[in-house]
Amino acid sequence: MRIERINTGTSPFDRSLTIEFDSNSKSTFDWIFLRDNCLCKECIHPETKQRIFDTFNSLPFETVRDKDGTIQIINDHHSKVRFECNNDTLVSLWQDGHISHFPEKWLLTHSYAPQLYKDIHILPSKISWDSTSFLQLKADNFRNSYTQIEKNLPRVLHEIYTYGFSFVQDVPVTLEATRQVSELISIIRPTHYDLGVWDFTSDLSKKDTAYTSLVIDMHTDGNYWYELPGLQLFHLLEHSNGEGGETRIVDICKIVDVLISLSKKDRSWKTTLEVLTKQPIYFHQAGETDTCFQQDSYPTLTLDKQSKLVQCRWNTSDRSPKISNQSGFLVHQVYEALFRFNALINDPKYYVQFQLKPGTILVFDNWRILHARTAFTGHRRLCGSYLTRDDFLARLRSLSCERSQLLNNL
Ligand SMILES: C[N+](C)(C)CCCC[C@H](N)C(=O)O
Ligand SMILES: O=C(O)CCC(=O)C(=O)O
Repeated sequence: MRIERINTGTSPFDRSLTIEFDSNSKSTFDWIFLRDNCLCKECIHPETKQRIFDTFNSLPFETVRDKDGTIQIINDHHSKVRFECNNDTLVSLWQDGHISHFPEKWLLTHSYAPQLYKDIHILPSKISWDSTSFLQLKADNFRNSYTQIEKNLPRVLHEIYTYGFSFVQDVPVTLEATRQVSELISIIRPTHYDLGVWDFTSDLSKKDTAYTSLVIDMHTDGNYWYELPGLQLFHLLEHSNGEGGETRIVDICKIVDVLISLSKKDRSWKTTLEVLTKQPIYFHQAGETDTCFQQDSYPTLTLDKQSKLVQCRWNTSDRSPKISNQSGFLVHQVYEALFRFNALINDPKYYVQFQLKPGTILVFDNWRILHARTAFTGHRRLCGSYLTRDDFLARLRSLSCERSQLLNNL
């Protein structure tokens, strides 16, 4: 590794240096980026990994007020700054005398102009499924027993992230065991339904059709909250003197793949995809007398820059009448798109249906997997929980690779 070039511009923000790592790879680093990311124990707390050095209020920049009184940052005495390469470390002496050391590996993994190091994907890749591939998935995965839950937990977390769902078998048919499994996976998210593990039956104890024996179509829970519950967990405790109450799930990652493929072939499906990803839909939960949830409206599908699913929000029974015209779509275009979306999520080509059983927990990604219930008769008692997404992802990330690799890629 060697310094190929040092670039000093006219302002503190256009100074950089170019490092040549080998004959085929070099990258340029802004001085301000390097000073901001000094790795020493005075700048980064050794335990918390948080910044102690306050870049924006500590650098010895001079400031002046220009003619309209705005503060301008000038002069940084850059002439005192020195850089040198010692073997595989870049050593920087800053204008205030502070010294930073940047190992070659760190420079490579944090290079950006250009990025020389492909992002290490700490989290596994997502694998979408449909009703055909589900059968093979089920044959090859989800053998997670409660009796070995500590050992199986990494696999449960991995399966939830990879496929959008997982199962845990041999669970004692109790609220306590359900709580235990919930808290191994993440943190239970309290809501007005229950502060912990909810336990419900068809008694309308909460004013929601989940607390009836009616059919519930494909949906994600909590569309009327800002924070869509990250994960949802179901454990059937009993179902006696009746039938039905079967569960359906569908993978919206697969539905997005189908929509993108159709949109490339057919203009009308391009409009459908645009409506689903741009038209905000309002939802509410207004059954309780002391609360009314209708926080905000979001599109049915939120995709990332690579057109991969970030979040699906859908529940036709919780939809509000209000329709926003901010996105420029005509109402008939919105309905056509929603009818098409509904046809896809209710197509047996994509969803699977099964009966939940006491002793088997189903846990799924509530941002990706839609679930439904067929109508039922008899006495049916289901318990479960909403789980925070951040803690699930943080636990999976921490389990997914050795700590130093993790920290070196922040
Ligand atoms: C899960 N639990 C029974 C507690 C509540 C169910 C709430 C269902 C609601 N319609 C929604 O989609 O958010
Ligand atoms: O009763 C069930 O099987 C699930 C009910 C449901 O969809 C929900 O609680 O969101």
